[in-house]
Amino acid sequence: MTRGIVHAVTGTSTDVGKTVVTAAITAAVGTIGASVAVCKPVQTGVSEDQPGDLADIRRLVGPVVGAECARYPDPLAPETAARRSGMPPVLLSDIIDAVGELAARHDVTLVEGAGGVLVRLAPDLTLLDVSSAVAADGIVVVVPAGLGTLNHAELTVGALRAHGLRPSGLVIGSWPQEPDLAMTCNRTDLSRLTGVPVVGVIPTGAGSLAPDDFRRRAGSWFDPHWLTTEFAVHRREGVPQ
Ligand SMILES: Nc1ncnc2c1ncn2[C@@H]1O[C@H](COP(=O)(O)OP(=O)(O)OP(=O)(O)O)[C@@H](O)[C@H]1O
Ligand SMILES: C[C@H](N)[C@H](N)CCCCCC(=O)O
Ligand SMILES: [Mg+2]
Repeated sequence: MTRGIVHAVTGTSTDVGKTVVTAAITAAVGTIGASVAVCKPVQTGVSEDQPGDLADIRRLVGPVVGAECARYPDPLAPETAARRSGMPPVLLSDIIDAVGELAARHDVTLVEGAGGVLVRLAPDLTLLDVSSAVAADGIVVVVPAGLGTLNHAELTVGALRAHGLRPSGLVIGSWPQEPDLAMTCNRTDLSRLTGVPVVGVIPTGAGSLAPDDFRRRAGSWFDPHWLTTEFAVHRREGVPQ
């Protein structure tokens, strides 16, 4: 069966805005006419009945088809949280199945990791392994705007490339109204030093917008050429709409 394209969404660390960026790409790609699903392979830091990242995405975007393969209550790296909970770690085969099922029915499937790219999702499993196993077409890297981001961005992009993965773009997760000197310089230095273009800049406060505003504005936060190149022209023949 022909599948849609799959992009992983990683970041230089936790709390850099991966979920907000995933929601923004979901909304922006939706406005160019492609169907989007989201997989969060492992969710930590919430109990069974609490909203996780998929719920945050639905709060911002509206109904989105999603899959979560495992969740653990402690707000820790998944491997650690699983061990402390006494529950089994997530299985790569479950993640592959979940992503495969979503990608069979949607033009685009986004896979949001937990924390940065080397965080252990299970004892011997990172988002690098997941991205290779699902043959991700590209990896979106979410980065902070400020001082320190150059080093973390280069380390993350280097790890992706060393694993044979393609970073498809950098997205600044939270851009303030009054950027400081480092932020202003980083806008150009991030691309120059990593060799990966900055393809999106999410304004600070975006995560608190009402859904209508979020959906309406999301497309303007991304390079339109990137959106269409990565997510529209690759629409697969035969993927049911
Ligand atoms: N552009 C933004 N505007 C407003 N709030 C934001 C923005 N980006 C991120 N945040 C807030 O920062 C916090 C961390 O963002 P987010 O949850 O997207 O991080 P994450 O990288 O997905 O972390 P995790 O590793 O836990 O998945 C959240 O409270 C979120 O609402
Ligand atoms: C609980 C948190 N919000 C994330 N989901 C998990 C982040 C793990 C980070 C581990 C680390 O890099 O030290
Ligand atoms: Mg998140």
